[in-house]
Amino acid sequence: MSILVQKYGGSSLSDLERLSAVADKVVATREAGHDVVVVVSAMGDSTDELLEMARELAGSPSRRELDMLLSVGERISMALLSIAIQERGYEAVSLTGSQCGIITTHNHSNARIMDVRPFRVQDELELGRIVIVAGYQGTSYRREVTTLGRGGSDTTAVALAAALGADACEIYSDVEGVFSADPRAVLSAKQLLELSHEEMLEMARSGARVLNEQAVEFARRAKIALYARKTHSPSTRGTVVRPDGFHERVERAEMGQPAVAVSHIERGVHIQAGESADEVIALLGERDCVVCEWTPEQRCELFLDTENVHDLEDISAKLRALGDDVTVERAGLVSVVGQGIGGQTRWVRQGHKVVKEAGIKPLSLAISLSRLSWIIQTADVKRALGALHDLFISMDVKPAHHAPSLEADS
Ligand SMILES: Nc1ncnc2c1ncn2[C@@H]1O[C@H](COP(=O)(O)OP(=O)(O)O)[C@@H](O)[C@H]1O
Ligand SMILES: N[C@@H](CC(=O)OP(=O)(O)O)C(=O)O
Repeated sequence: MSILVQKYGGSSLSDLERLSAVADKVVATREAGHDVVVVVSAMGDSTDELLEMARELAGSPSRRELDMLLSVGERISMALLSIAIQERGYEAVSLTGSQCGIITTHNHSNARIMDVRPFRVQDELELGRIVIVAGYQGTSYRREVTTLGRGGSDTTAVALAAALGADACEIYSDVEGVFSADPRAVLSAKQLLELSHEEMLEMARSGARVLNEQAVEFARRAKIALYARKTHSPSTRGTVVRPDGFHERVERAEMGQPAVAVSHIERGVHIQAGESADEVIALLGERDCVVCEWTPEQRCELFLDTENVHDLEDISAKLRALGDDVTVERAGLVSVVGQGIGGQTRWVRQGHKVVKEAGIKPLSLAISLSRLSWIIQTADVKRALGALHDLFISMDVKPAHHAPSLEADS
């Protein structure tokens, strides 16, 4: 039998009724002739609720204890889903990340998967059972419970799919697939049917949380196709992310339109330093930052997404203590993603112009080959996102010779 890995996010499991509907879907997949491994997230907003409880007790709670706490959310869902499936007359077994052999780095609250030893999962499949796995967690090489960063259940699913040699990995959430912007923030966002792993990786890095960055990176390396679909929807179309999935975009790029999507991060900090630049870079060593500038010993400017930073008070205090030249302020990030977009200054000038025309004063701009990212005030994020989507995505693409050219930008 072919192995299929399915992941159901917190929005698909927010109450027992939805969880029961997921149980029906899993059973139907089994009936269709697959060996099924199901990865689950914590129910609804329960991870946020657990985090809130810890924050009521401490400003910068210990990252180890937070991992112990947050990993519980997924364990509740796995056991309940297994019970619901057993009640339907099928054999099911729930397993924690540790039982599935998910070995991670020791970086609490944002660990990376180093190895997967899925022997127990394989044994259970051999016995004909449906395997339900608690996502978002593993065990470090020092035998500590770790979590994989917000949205990390996607990573569990893809890592297991790769280790088991699964045919495909399906990620179910509350949206029909991947859109050209977060459909909650930009109403005119369009569903994208196909994306390459590289495109999705840039989108995920810049805030498109519908698929997790580490998960896409795994899928890219293992050449696994990812299907993003809506759980409680009759449509099975969704979005496929696969190695050569960008035909539509090649055509658009040829017509002079290189962007595939815009994305945003609302909660982050903008960090600047003068002569303490190198100390700041060293202190932020293990954190994933967008580096706008680093001139060693002279200046640095970065953006740190704070979604997985649970000790922000602590880290801000340590940064400020490095010297009076260090500033840390809350900020957001808006990005335009597209292969080659950072390689031509005309796109940068056009983007910068619409951001300013929207009445926004950007704090900084980071340019890479596949992404343009503006650091701006949090309150301006949605407005900038809409303006950049109008410019780069909603514009009617026509052949270059009679297109409303983005080049004519003055
Ligand atoms: N480009 C995008 N396309 C689709 N959804 C996006 C995008 N960017 C952000 N999102 C958000 O991702 C959410 C789905 O991810 P998530 O909240 O992690 O779901 P789940 O809890 O089901 O895993 C959507 O509700 C949507 O608001
Ligand atoms: N429960 C964790 C992990 C996760 O992957 O969640 P979701 O699949 O609901 O985004 C979180 O809230 O971050």
